Amino acid sequence: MTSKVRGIRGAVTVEANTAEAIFDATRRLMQAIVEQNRLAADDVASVILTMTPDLNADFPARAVRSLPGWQWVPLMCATEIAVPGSLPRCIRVLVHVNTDVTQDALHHVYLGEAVALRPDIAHPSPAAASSDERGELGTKRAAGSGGEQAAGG
Ligand SMILES: C=C(O[C@@H]1C=C(C(=O)O)C=C[C@H]1O)C(=O)O
Repeated sequence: MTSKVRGIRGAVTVEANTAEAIFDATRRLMQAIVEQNRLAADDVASVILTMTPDLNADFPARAVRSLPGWQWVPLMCATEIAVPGSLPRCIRVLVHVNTDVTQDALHHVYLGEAVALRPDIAHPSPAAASSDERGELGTKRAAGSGGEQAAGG
């Protein structure tokens, strides 16, 4: 099978605009993405992170760089579009990976209130969730999802 660059999405919400909350949530999200997609840092081309404008206490990239072996992965942080009524306090990631896996087999991970972003394709996966998120973890598949957004970006 030919190896291609593909994108893996993720999102998580935090309770407060603090450096600790941003770090912990981003790290938890990234760990879930790594585990569910069996990622090796060397296969990761880059990561784009966004935060909603109500979050600015720290750069979420710090948490990605803290993962073992991820210190050389190019990272970029940006502000998400402030669409009126959209989900607050949300951190999003787009991980570019070199992979042999087909697009429909990638696991896109939505944690906490971010599950509401894509209820059409999110389904519980309690084994991979932290205790406060059991039953709320959402995993979505990229292909054939329809891509409609029910809760607003
Ligand atoms: C729905 C989301 O939020 C926003 C909307 C997106 C979309 O419509 O595909 C993608 C990223 C965000 O800008 C999401 O993060 O999945």
